Amino acid sequence: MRVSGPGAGDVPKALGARRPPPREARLARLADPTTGETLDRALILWFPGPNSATGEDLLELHLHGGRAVVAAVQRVLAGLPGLRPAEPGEFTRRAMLNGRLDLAEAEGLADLLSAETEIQRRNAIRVAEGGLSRAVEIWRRHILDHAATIEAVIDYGDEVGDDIDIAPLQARVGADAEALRALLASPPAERLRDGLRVVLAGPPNAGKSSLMNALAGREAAIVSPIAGTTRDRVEAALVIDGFPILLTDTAGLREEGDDPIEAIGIRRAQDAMDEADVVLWLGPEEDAIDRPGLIRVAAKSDLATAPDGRLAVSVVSGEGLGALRARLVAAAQAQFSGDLIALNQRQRTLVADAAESLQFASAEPDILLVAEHLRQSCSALDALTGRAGVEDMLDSLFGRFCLGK
Ligand SMILES: Nc1nc2c(c(=O)[nH]1)N(C=O)[C@@H](CNc1ccc(C(=O)N[C@@H](CCC(=O)O)C(=O)O)cc1)CN2
Ligand SMILES: Nc1nc2c(ncn2[C@@H]2O[C@H](COP(=O)(O)OP(=O)(O)OP(=O)(O)O)[C@@H](O)[C@H]2O)c(=O)[nH]1
Ligand SMILES: [Mg+2]
Repeated sequence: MRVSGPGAGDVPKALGARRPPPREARLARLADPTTGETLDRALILWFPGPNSATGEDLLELHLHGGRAVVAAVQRVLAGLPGLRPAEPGEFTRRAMLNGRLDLAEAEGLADLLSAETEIQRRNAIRVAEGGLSRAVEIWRRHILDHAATIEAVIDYGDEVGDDIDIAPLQARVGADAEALRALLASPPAERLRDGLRVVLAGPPNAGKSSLMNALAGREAAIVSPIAGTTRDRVEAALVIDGFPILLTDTAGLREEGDDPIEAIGIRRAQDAMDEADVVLWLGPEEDAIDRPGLIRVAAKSDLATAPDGRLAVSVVSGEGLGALRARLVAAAQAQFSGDLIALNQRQRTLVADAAESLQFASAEPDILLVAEHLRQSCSALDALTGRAGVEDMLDSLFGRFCLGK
């Protein structure tokens, strides 16, 4: 249990225990103040402010985790003047209000708390440690520089009553708009949970579901010699070499007959391909669509020799399965392991807004409007780190944290 705020230091005494020296764990008997009954033997930690996680006086009781133990201690604490249960995420919120971290870092922390994959964890800790905030701060400085130059031109222009050529400045602003957009090149943070989206596609009976099952290591999809066995999308999540991969098997593509359900399945297959990072194409060469991330697979290689340029795979002999896994890992690596920081939807929108305002500023003939666009660009970045205008999103962010965090 964590207690934060001015009353935190008095908590040990109320439980009949001594407050340990700062930042040193001590074992103590915790007693009910009214009955003297032992509630628990626990470790106590004391972090006097401002050098604590919240920036306030902070006390930790490391209890035995039983529900009744926690409830009993909580009951005693609730009876102390000035103490109340914390809201979800309140500790982090207070840390933010006390300037210990900014909004982007708090979002990183929220992501860290819910990280399920190695890729999510890596990105979240990077953001929580200020990786995104530092990048944003550099852009903010750039924009403020441009804005200062423009303001000077506006003032000076008034004095001399002349038009000053701002084209060189606008060229720099335009270049910055482009460069800022590069922040959006990374996959969205929401995508890090699913990992690489791999879709199996091709005509009926090509061996898609068999390959899906072989990669997933289980009978995820029905396999049969009847063409048109798979009619809907079937998903299987797997991890290869630490990379999360979401495999989607699809209905075989063929000229639509009169089966309306099959037609829906085929449309879903096409949607899945549109959203995919990698398409494993098991169809004929002439029908292969030209797109990035297409891997041409010659399935059932135990039955016929694979044509050149295709990855020969057989679920019967096992040929090519290792090579295919390696190709998928390489694709996942290319997508997720760079230095790029994955932004969440809120952050992406603000970066896009900031870049758009810069773009406007670079093309605007009216110098006063150039200054206004630069201001708007800057305030989009301020909203990203929580410098400005974010009250409304704090509740939703901290509501995602669990109690006591
Ligand atoms: N027991 C315990 N474990 C925990 C936390 C905690 O609050 N308590 N954390 C909670 O999220 C995380 C660690 N986060 C922390 C962040 C800052 C400080 C802190 O006291 N900072 C001081 C001193 C820094 C130092 O000694 O280097 C400071 O920044 O001034 C402590 C924990 C994960 N594990
Ligand atoms: N010999 C051999 N047979 C295979 C191989 N892969 C699949 N098959 C067989 O080919 C038939 C069709 O396999 P499926 O995996 O159901 O094919 P599909 O592409 O999912 O077919 P639809 O769902 O109808 O689109 C089944 O009888 C499989 O046993 C392979 O590598 N070697
Ligand atoms: Mg199938």
